Amino acid sequence: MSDVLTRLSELLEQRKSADPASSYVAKLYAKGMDSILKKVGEEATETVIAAKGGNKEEIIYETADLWFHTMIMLAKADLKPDDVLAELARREGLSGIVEKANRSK
Ligand SMILES: N=c1c2ncn([C@@H]3O[C@H](COP(=O)(O)OP(=O)(O)OP(=O)(O)O)[C@@H](O)[C@H]3O)c2ncn1[C@@H]1O[C@H](COP(=O)(O)O)[C@@H](O)[C@H]1O
Repeated sequence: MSDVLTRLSELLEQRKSADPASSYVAKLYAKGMDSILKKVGEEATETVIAAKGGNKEEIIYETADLWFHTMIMLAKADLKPDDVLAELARREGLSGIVEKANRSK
């Protein structure tokens, strides 16, 4: 995992005991999973709009917002980016077409 994801993941764990008055992440944790998921949905939509627009800077900015809020969702669910990376590693080399065909067997 990249250093920035590792550092951010560790910070998100620390924010679980932080004061919501001084931390955006702690404030979002305090609002609960539904509010976190609402942000993930909003940022996903903004990423789609940015990608449709084709401006590279906007796509990067909105994708960073989406990844950030998705990492808060994972932390709230007591999961880590490494858990997702392990799933991607498990899928490595397995064609999506083959995997889908195997589902119905
Ligand atoms: N990477 C981020 C990051 N990306 C986006 N954001 C915030 O996420 C929010 C995104 O919301 P929107 O763009 O929808 O703007 P908004 O309308 O103001 O948001 P809402 O009022 O709807 O929540 C903004 O407040 C951004 O500042 C982030 N806030 C924090 N981080 C990282 O998280 C760390 C901990 O942050 P705190 O917990 O606030 O100290 C920071 O040091 C950073 O490394």
